[in-house]
Amino acid sequence: MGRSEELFEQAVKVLPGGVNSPVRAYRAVGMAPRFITKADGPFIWDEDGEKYIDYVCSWGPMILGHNHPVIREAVERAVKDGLSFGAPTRREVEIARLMTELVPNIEMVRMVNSGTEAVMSAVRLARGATGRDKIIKFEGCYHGHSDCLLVNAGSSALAGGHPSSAGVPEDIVKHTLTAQFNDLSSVEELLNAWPGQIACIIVEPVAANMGVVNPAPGFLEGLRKLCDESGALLIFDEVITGFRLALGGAQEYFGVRADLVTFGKIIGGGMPVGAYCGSRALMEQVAPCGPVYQAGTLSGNPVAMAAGLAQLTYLKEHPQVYDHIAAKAKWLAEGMRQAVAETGAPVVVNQIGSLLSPFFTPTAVTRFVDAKGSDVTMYARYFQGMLERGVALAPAQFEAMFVSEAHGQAQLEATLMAVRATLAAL
Ligand SMILES: Cc1ncc(COP(=O)(O)O)c(C=O)c1O
Ligand SMILES: N[C@H](C=O)CCC(=O)O
Repeated sequence: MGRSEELFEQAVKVLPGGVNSPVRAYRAVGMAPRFITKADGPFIWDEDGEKYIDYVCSWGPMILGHNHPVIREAVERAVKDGLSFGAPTRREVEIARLMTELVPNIEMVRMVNSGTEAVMSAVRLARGATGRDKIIKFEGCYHGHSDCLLVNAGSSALAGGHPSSAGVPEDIVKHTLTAQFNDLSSVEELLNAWPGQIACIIVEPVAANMGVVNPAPGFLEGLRKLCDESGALLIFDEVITGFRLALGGAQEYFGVRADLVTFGKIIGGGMPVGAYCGSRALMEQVAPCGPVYQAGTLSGNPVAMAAGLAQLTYLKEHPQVYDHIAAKAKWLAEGMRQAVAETGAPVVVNQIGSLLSPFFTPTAVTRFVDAKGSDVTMYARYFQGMLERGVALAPAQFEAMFVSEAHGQAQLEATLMAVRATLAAL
């Protein structure tokens, strides 16, 4: 038994499922998780000293790769001044100014501690600002684990068989309406059924928690139009896409305006951070300016702000990162498709920017129902084969692969060799 297995045996006695976030338990791939000791550039190392090329990248924050010196040094400097003050600091102003400069259509930012908190607060703000209760989300999109959004959710909730969680009162869930991603008519039906009652439509502009599914041409534009007509606010949940698809996120990439935008992951540089953002008029509805209450003991934490500010500043000063990571992901996706053609494996590969996913199904994946049709047992075997060959993928089908600036040609080629060998052995 390796050290990871030994640790896991101890972990399950004191942590539910042995982990602090369900997907990490590797249940969807039928094995004990690797316990990680360190990470650097494109690599992670486990307790047994095994080294892997990492495409989880902490689920997205590590766009520059692990342990980037610019971020590490910013954190080291910040730590010397103290860990938390519960008072405003200069870096909170600097990062908010930078975000409003880089992201279209946002004038103000409220920092929180996770993507979940960001989305939960944005929905509260949408309800407070519109005076309406109902919200529309999309089946298979994941927006964190707040009560009103744990309905037909994606990611690990889907992989673990609990897309709608126990413990969420029916009285809350009745306000969450579910539409189909890439299907505007399903949204129109809900808007017509509940006229004047929808506070917001919340969407992952690229669905990345059912595997990666690109928005169909006109889908996001259609949502914008439906929101304008119905008075609902459009929320782009950019916890994954923010500062990843482009410096200005999905709004810039697709040229579609959202009313509220949520961020997480990249804006914290690896520290626990989230943010919700929008126009001054909307954001000044938030306490202490307005009646929508939201607060946080550790919000805007100085160390987290230092990490996020360093990462966003680096990205602003090196915008070529976006071309690099998108080109690498495209190269990988094309190579994977070629390997699929050579081996005859029933796999399709979706890719956009630096996000990609293989689905174990022979037909195109453009909707949730297609993604759900993927053979998860085959994915599990693929995952195991890749791990044995030194490549760490998301331990569940309904997740994304993240490519970082640190992934070099040698790692990409090694990954494709592993893909070929693994697919051939399936
Ligand atoms: C699109 C999206 N929104 C929200 C969240 C929730 O973020 P967090 O896990 O930081 O709470 C996640 C990831 O977990 C996500 O992918
Ligand atoms: N898909 C999730 C975030 O994007 C995975 C992270 C988690 O749930 O721990």
